[in-house]
Amino acid sequence: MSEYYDVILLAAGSATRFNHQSDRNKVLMPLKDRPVFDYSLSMFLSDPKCRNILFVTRETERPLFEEKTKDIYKEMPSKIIWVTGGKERQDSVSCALSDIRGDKSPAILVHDAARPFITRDLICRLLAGLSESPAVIPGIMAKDSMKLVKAAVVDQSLQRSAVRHIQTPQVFRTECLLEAVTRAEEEQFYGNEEGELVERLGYQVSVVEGLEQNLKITTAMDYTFARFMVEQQQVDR
Ligand SMILES: Nc1ccn([C@@H]2O[C@H](COP(=O)(O)OP(=O)(O)OP(=O)(O)O)[C@@H](O)[C@H]2O)c(=O)n1
Ligand SMILES: C[C@](O)(CO)[C@H](O)COP(=O)(O)O
Repeated sequence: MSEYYDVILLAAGSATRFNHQSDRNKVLMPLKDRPVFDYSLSMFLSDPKCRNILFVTRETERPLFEEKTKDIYKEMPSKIIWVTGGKERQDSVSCALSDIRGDKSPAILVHDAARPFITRDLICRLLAGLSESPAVIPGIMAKDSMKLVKAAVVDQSLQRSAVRHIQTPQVFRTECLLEAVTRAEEEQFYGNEEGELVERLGYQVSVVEGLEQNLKITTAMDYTFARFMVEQQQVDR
């Protein structure tokens, strides 16, 4: 469906679960020869279909991000629009949507900078899904048994084939994401991710096969694992 897209690259989190000895934002941490955030940034910078990168950071950390980006690319890439994030992830997405300049692209991606190992193929498959649905998200099968638990007691065992671990990037028709975020704000609803905001309006959200390698660096152990993956060339990039 979509020739061109904009991307909201989220990096304005506080990394509370990261709990690493370094105090640095996890997406500024090194992975081999470059910071975590550059693994996804470089993918969008080199994609001719990507028009604008709304790079969302905390205001206090902006100088660090700018400095590292300039170090890598020698000058500030013109596709980047710097955006100051909000308290919650959803607030950061909303700030980015308010900062889109000029003509909006027909499609918009939302991606966690904390997920470094995305691929061009995944982006293409997500965009292709927009011809059928206004929102397309990647998911992978669960490997463990899945149960609903209430107060430390099993409430229900779930059929494993019916659940997915949901990842980013998530892709939307731009007007649909704008509507979903605006409605959530009006109704003071906070979701875990943007697919949920679209789903609650009754729109179809399609799921395409995600990638096992597309881990989110949440804890210090995830970071150790991500470093191992890069060092052992375990990632398709
Ligand atoms: N207010 C926020 C919160 C999160 N994020 C971004 O959303 C992505 C996924 O969030 P998460 O892994 O939860 O990151 P943190 O908020 O940094 O971690 P934590 O929840 O452990 O504090 C990250 O790239 C993070 O930088 C953001 O841009 N703005
Ligand atoms: C969007 C997400 O990465 C999909 O799995 C996830 O919901 C983000 O959760 P977080 O608690 O904000 O890290």
